[in-house]
Amino acid sequence: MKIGIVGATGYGGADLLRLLHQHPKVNEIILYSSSQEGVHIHESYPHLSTIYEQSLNEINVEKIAKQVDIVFLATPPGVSAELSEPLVNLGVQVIDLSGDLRIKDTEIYQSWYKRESASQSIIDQAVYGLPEWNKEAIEKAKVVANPGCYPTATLLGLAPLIKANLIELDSIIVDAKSGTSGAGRSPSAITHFSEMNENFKAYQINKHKHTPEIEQILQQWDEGVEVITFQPHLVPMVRGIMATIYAKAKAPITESDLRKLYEENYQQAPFVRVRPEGAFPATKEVYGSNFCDIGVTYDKRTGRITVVSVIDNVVKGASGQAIQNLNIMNGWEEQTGLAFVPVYP
Ligand SMILES: NC(=O)C1=CN([C@@H]2O[C@H](COP(=O)(O)OP(=O)(O)OC[C@H]3O[C@@H](n4cnc5c(N)ncnc54)[C@H](OP(=O)(O)O)[C@@H]3O)[C@@H](O)[C@H]2O)C=CC1
Ligand SMILES: CC(=O)N[C@@H](CCC(=O)OP(=O)(O)O)C(=O)O
Repeated sequence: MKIGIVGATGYGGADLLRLLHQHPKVNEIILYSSSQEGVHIHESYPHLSTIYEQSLNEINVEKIAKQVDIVFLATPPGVSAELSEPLVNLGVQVIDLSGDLRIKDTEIYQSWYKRESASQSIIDQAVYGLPEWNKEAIEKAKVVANPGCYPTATLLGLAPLIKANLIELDSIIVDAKSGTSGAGRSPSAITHFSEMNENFKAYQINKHKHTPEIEQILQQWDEGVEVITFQPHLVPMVRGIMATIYAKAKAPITESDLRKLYEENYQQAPFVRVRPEGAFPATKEVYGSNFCDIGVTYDKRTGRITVVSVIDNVVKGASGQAIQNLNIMNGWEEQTGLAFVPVYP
């Protein structure tokens, strides 16, 4: 299969290259850039030297459609809104890593992203690419909206509780922390070293664009969900997200029943690992991998359930999940090219 990557000079695109290198079904990768046409990828990313040294091509939809079977759009919001529909119309499969196609209601998209949305027709065609809960739809999809990094950790952590109707739906609080690679390669005032090192910062308080994405999926699972509190923080590390999720239980539950619930829900999910009773995951334990590790407990004193869910934001939060979707869309084994051990320490 021939793969195209638009935005290969970004972190998500570079990580796609890293993972696709060991993918047995991929025989050619063509890279596209809006700003560095003619530049060789290893000039921008020397760690790719001798492995990938091809030059970056201009972004031209007709040419892309002739050259590749499937395109990953690892680009900022707004780009997929323009490119995905013509690509799909020309018969190319699209996996979009941005938020452009995730939110079905265009008014909600516009109010949180502060920009025009993609067309309703391409949004309607886009399938939300959370494989653990949407595999059948992904199998038939021509265009996949790869979930956001925070929503991936949050939704995998919350799903078993929502689906089993165990929690008060107005009590959900998601306290999330991310490494700085989540903000992409371009430096910014909050991510440069002096601002971020030895610092811990809450940002986008009550305004983060992943709030409506999480709410939309929770509402699909239980229409009683209205709003949640979602709060992201930036921590001084490069990769990793931890979502610590709190919700009031409808009734007391034992630790072993809680754990059994998670184990049963994720029995068929090769990338979700549920920790033993009393154990909770740390971000380093999934570093560089496509795993989402989850620990869960019930506090008899407060009647609250706490879920700790960790992912590598660049892999399960972007590139790895995108390849998981590629595999499912093409009828390949879900773990193809992704069955490797996290980097530790
Ligand atoms: N980093 C992460 O952990 C995650 C990222 N995402 C999402 O994935 C997408 C990519 O993120 P990330 O790789 O981190 O971002 P980066 O900022 O690192 O890279 C984005 C790339 O997009 C390209 N680009 C910028 N403007 C345009 C344009 N107008 N047209 C076409 N291409 C453009 C640039 O490449 P060039 O100049 O060569 O065209 C750039 O290298 C974003 O939507 C992000 O929100 C999602 C989950 C996690
Ligand atoms: C640390 C950091 O800045 N993280 C990014 C997450 C980016 C992301 O996943 O955004 P998309 O929804 O566009 O894919 C943020 O909070 O915006």
